[in-house]
Amino acid sequence: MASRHPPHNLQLLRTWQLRLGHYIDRSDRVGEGRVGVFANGSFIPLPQLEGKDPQPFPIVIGLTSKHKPVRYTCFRGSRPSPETSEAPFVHVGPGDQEKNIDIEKTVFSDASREDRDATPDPESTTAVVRCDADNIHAHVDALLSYLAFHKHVAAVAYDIGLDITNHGGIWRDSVVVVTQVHTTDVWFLPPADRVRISHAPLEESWKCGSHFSSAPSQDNDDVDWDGNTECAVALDDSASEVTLCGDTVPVTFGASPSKCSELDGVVTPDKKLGPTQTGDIMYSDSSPLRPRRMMFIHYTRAMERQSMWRRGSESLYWAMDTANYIGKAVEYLFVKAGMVVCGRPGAYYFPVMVEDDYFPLDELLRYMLAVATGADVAVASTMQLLEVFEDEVEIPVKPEDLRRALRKIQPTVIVEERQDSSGRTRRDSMSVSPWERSNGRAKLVGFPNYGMGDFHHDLITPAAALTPSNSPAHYFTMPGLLSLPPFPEDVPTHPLLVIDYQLIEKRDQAEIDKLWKAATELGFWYLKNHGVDEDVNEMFEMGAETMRLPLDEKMKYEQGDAGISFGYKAAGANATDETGALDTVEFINVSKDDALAWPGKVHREYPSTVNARMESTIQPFIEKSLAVNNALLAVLNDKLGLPEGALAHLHPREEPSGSESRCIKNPPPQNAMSEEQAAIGAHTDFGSLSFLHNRLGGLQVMVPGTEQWQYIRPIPEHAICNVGDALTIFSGGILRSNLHRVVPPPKEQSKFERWSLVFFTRPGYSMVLRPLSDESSIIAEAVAKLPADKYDTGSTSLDWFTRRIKNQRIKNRTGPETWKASRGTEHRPSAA
Ligand SMILES: O=C(O)CCC(=O)C(=O)O
Ligand SMILES: [Fe+2]
Repeated sequence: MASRHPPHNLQLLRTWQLRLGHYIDRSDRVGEGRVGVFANGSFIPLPQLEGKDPQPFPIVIGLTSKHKPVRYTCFRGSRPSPETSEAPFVHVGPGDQEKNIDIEKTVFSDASREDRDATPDPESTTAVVRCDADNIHAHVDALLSYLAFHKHVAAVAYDIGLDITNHGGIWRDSVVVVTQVHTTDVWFLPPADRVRISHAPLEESWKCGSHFSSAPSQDNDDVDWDGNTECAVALDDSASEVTLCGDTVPVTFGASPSKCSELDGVVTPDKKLGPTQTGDIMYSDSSPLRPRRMMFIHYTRAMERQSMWRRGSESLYWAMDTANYIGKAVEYLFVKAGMVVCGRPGAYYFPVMVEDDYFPLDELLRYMLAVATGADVAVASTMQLLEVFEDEVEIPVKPEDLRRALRKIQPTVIVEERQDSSGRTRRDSMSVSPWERSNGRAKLVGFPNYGMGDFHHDLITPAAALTPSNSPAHYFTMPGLLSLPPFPEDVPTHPLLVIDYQLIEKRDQAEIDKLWKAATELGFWYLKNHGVDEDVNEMFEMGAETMRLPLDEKMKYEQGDAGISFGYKAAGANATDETGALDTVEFINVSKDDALAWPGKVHREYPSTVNARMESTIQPFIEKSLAVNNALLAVLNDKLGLPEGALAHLHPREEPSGSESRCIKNPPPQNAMSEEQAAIGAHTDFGSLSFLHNRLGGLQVMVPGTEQWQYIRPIPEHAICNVGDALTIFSGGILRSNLHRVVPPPKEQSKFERWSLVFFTRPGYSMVLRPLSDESSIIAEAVAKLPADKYDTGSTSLDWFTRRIKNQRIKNRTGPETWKASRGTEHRPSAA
């Protein structure tokens, strides 16, 4: 496999350029005033930082004249649709400032031409690069490479106060500007008090530096792609400047490894550790950039290793990889901050096959190394990992270990197909590897790796493909961590009363009256101050982890057609109307009984992703949701004039019930689905109370007294609560179980995956659904006004629940009657 891959330098270069392309794709969402990050070749939009940093910094992409930083709002431009041949523009920098940048003749004219032999593009004499979609990556790559080569990257990093050049930097603890791997940038490190570069003599062994790769200007004619260069530099650590290709720049070195007390435990070439028999490992606990113990793997090319060491070139490698390490360290900080960290450049290039599926090898190796050594994060440059692989250096990884690791990280390859401008179908792939570490919170999440020509097609198994989508939203599956477009102002919504849970807990009479009004008139309300938001985010993570499992795996836990709700429900398994239209949501339901009995079992087994979070995530969420719903039930109980605890007795904690949590994923609609295309068809909820958490719009209620659907606007930190059938029945119709449905989110929001989370409180299985007239005169009076037996269902909670679920299942459908048989209080099946 190895021989089929391009040389590393090109791989790195292209990986980076492709990521940059992705950044451009997203640039419309990353406007001025936001912060963008390239970390180790990946891009992380960081609108998350907004609000945390009083002065969010404009995006800086390492482009500047040497001493005059230019702050680019961003690269603007977009891919044209495959149908149009219209070329997008890539504006490189705003206004006059960009003219300070000499980018003449630095841009490739043809993406298929690689590296130094590319013909300069005559059009590039202006600062506007015009290119078509296929060339876009190469153009921008060329441009940045040029600038990097001319040290603009280092300069801007320096000028804006970054103390780490090349891959990343932290400025005022928030801004990270990261550019392409460029070993030369390590030279420019200013006196480092944050990161100590242990030693960086750059000697004639540049010749071995395959890393030295990206300088597509005429200035680097003397660098060839075997990494040989005529501008060899001889330096020792007393040198203060270095000359490369005619440019002289100052250099600052730290101490050499042997003297460097900061780098405790640097492992010398002889010392071997853990499973990395062929590698050399350095530990450091002390750098502030490594707030926790991290493991640095330093591989050297097996063939060259010995001679390299003999020639004292360890430092060269250290310098070369420092960029990568720093990139990882920066990523790690973001992980720690709970943000999504993306990228494993090269992950795509070396998928490894395990049990008929392909996985990014380097990801896996890092993971395994971390596990094996007990480190939080394994940090190893992809390049070095790839070299290890390519040279077939033995890595003592046993298949069982691999499988175990795979089970933990659940890597998934998502393949997307698109047409390139020549009409060929290309398959872009995305690796997704949630990387759960010992602290159980931070994770590394993979990032799209664009396919490159035909090369990888045979490496991607169709089985590994999940829902293909061209939507950028597809790249992000970490709800809660993202900045999503707000609900559009110009879309009508139905207002809900806002209930303050804290006041309800204090039995504030005005608040109770408001709740009563909401529960009786519409049956929906917002609930604030419920204290469950963090748990909700974690539940979404659990949901995302679960949905990323291969479909085969999820199907092992499917609900089935017998009317049981617990487990996984695949998209399209339910009808959404009487014509048998299919739903588009997939979800994972976890029974309250199973969660509370864990590791015991009441109803069924769940996917590994659920089990893994049963104690840490699901139990706390369910407990808190139960507490909220029980408090609301107690208030409604009193308002209904029921004896104390009457409703509580219908929902005993110990009796098995249909109570469950449900995490729902709805993909962005394909091909302009109609607004009416329901993701979840019109329904009333089956149980007593639903406690719902929405990020995007899409939920609609049928406004009472009308035939009109109206959106409910999601409000941050406001749950949406509603009454279900059981409470309507118990209350003789006083409490309203209102019809609702889910449609694609409106406008801008429709481009995103929609995630929602519900906890349903449902009566114990044995409870008979009938009005509690004999326990409350209020209910008795209400029932007296109704047609006889209106709510005497004669059904237990279990029957009611089973009937409704079973008849929704498309496999059980015989005709419109099946849909009718699935209906709740709004359509009595017997009356239908
Ligand atoms: O996703 C939503 O907003 C609502 C979901 C829902 O109504 C349900 O699952 O019963
Ligand atoms: Fe619902």
